[in-house]
Amino acid sequence: MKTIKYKRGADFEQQIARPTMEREELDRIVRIIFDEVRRKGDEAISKYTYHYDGVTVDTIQVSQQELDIADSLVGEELKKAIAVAKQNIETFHASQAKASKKVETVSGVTCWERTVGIEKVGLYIPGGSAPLFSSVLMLAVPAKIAGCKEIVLCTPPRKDGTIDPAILYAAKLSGVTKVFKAGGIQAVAGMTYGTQSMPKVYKIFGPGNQYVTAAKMLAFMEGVAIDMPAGPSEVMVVADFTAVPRFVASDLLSQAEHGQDSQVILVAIDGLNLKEVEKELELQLSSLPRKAIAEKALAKSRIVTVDSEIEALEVANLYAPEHLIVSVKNYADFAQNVVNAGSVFLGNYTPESAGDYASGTNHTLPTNGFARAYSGISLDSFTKKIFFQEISEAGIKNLGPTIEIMAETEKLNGHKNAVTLRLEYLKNR
Ligand SMILES: NC(=O)c1ccc[n+]([C@@H]2O[C@H](COP(=O)([O-])OP(=O)(O)OC[C@H]3O[C@@H](n4cnc5c(N)ncnc54)[C@H](O)[C@@H]3O)[C@@H](O)[C@H]2O)c1
Ligand SMILES: N[C@H](CO)Cc1c[nH]c[nH+]1
Ligand SMILES: [Zn+2]
Repeated sequence: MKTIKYKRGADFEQQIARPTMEREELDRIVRIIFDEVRRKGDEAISKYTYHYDGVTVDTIQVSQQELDIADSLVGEELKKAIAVAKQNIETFHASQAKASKKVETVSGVTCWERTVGIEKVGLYIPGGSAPLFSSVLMLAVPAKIAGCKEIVLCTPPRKDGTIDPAILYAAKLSGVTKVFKAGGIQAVAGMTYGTQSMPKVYKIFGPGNQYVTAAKMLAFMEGVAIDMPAGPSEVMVVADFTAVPRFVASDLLSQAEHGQDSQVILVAIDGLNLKEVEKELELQLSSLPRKAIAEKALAKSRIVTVDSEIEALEVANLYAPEHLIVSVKNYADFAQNVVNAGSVFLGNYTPESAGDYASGTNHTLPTNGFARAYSGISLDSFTKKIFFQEISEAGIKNLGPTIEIMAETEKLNGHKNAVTLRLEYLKNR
């Protein structure tokens, strides 16, 4: 990892820029595939699955039999772990539900809202280089709590045309209604337009590589809502003299191993034993099965040295990381001032992996600086709110004149009349 010294300004921002693909080329490919899936449906999905995943899939929908077989292929120990994770994710997301109450804004004018689950949702589960069954729990559990009726899941098939049993097991356990062997752009296009076998959905969720993220952007332009741009994983670790170099290195590697387009940043506050962190990075990297991927990610990653916690905070808020690990003495104070981050992990004993799998918070988070304006997935992401109001005779008398003058000033006399006619009726009754 290249080391740079923090210095406020555009030059520094350039030095920590994320490795991203040429947007024009990405969009071109996405448009071609979307167009073909819109016209030809399942046939086009199979064509691109063969092209990008190198596998022939005749029937893209996973059968009930395949789901049942998956059940028997997952070991008891993993099933227990999935049950613990699911329970914690349920507990956290259920706690996000808020009761709505009726409010009388003016005497006789009552307003309230009702939260409703989005009827049809599509979940994208990455499967290119790692079968992320944990993402199934992260998406399907809140979808179910929210009351979504149709929960469609797409994930790329393996080389033998099957889907990882842990993904299917988690899907069945969490209430997914239909599973499809489709990945990348073609899967997102299928959920956008609907095909012979795949339902069109109202909102698409889930992380993925740059192709998936670009496809979700086009889905949005085609009228389907999306959760957020959740692209290649990232982590920023802010560490001072209290941080354990071994832990710091392991946290950086945990996200570097996701993909070669991932980026990890260490913000080293004066006093951190940087030499030891670098030694540990090398040591731990050498035994990782995904060493080659992590190495490529590390080549685009950075160590930023800063002189103080204040500077570290500036860097964190500027970069807006998907994950921020704060391993400094006064981590609670530091955390208070974080304004741009997807998910924050505090202290020496809170690895980012905890949030990825089992602590309960959601791991589908905004990347690429989108944490400046977007939140990670929550129960709210799967719901919408419908507003209601009821105005009594007294209420329209109280509020009517306010509406009349506003409508008249906007030169919208039709609006004004809708009030005036009622007021006159009440007066002449
Ligand atoms: N931000 C988050 O919340 C979050 C969570 C989990 C994972 N992730 C990220 O998700 C990503 C998963 O990526 P992945 O690649 O392993 O799986 P993926 O499922 O996202 O992508 C695989 C698909 O990409 C398509 N593809 C591959 N090469 C292509 C090309 N040249 N042109 C067009 N399409 C192509 C194929 O259809 C393939 O099925 C990683 O970058 C990981 O960091 C992010
Ligand atoms: N770190 C990923 C989100 O960026 C989520 C994940 C799934 N499995 C392991 N990690
Ligand atoms: Zn991860």
